[in-house]
Amino acid sequence: MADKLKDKKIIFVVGGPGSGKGTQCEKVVAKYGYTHLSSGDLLRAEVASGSERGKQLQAIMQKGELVPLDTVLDMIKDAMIAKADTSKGYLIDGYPREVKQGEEFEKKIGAPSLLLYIDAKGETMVKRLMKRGETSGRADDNEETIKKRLDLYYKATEPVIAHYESRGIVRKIDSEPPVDEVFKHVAAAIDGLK
Ligand SMILES: Nc1ccn([C@@H]2O[C@H](COP(=O)(O)OP(=O)(O)OP(=O)(O)O)[C@@H](O)[C@H]2O)c(=O)n1
Ligand SMILES: Nc1nc2c(ncn2[C@@H]2O[C@H](COP(=O)(O)OP(=O)(O)O)[C@@H](O)[C@H]2O)c(=O)[nH]1
Ligand SMILES: [Mg+2]
Repeated sequence: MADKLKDKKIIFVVGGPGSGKGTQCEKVVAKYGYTHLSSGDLLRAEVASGSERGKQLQAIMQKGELVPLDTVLDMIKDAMIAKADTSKGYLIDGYPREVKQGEEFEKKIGAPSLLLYIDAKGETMVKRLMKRGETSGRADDNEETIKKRLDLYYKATEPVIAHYESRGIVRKIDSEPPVDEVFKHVAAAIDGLK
């Protein structure tokens, strides 16, 4: 029941691949007790399960393309409902990837109170992802797929930020400084919510 999700705080965490979304979300969980849902992690869990659907997802992700909207949205919604009894709010990490994803989310679940825009330079993101690729085991942390993910980010995801800017809920966070420095600004944005 989506009713369970009424009146829960929702924060969209948007930024390019390797910008530091996941890193900052972990720190928000530790300080504020929000529930962190990374759409990419949910998809990777489905791939790891070895299901038929997971096999199709893997092929799409390996190419750095977007998984069909309904697939990701259903996974996020199910995960939100599963945590609803204990959760005070949700960090939706890596979603929406395109304006349409945001619109469908709002129809089926609810409106975000805040959009954290985690911003790093393209070259920084590539550097971080290549480094992460040394240990992450992720099939998409390789030079070719990183380039595609970045291109798609600029084309499809950056317009998401402009879309929410007119509502006054976007907080742009410079993610070039060290993690703890970045987190001070993230925390200030969340403190401003109440
Ligand atoms: N809403 C989403 C989220 C993820 N994906 C797919 O899952 C891949 C990995 O997503 P994610 O982990 O969010 O990747 P990035 O943001 O690129 O990287 P990071 O883990 O570094 O955040 C994407 O490239 C894409 O193929 C998708 O299609 N739709
Ligand atoms: N120097 C620096 N590195 C960071 C920062 N945030 C994340 N990283 C590193 O960059 C990589 C990608 O971060 P991650 O949180 O997975 O990014 P995401 O792709 O946006 O979820 C990881 O290896 C992090 O250790 C930061 O603020 N400063
Ligand atoms: Mg991530």
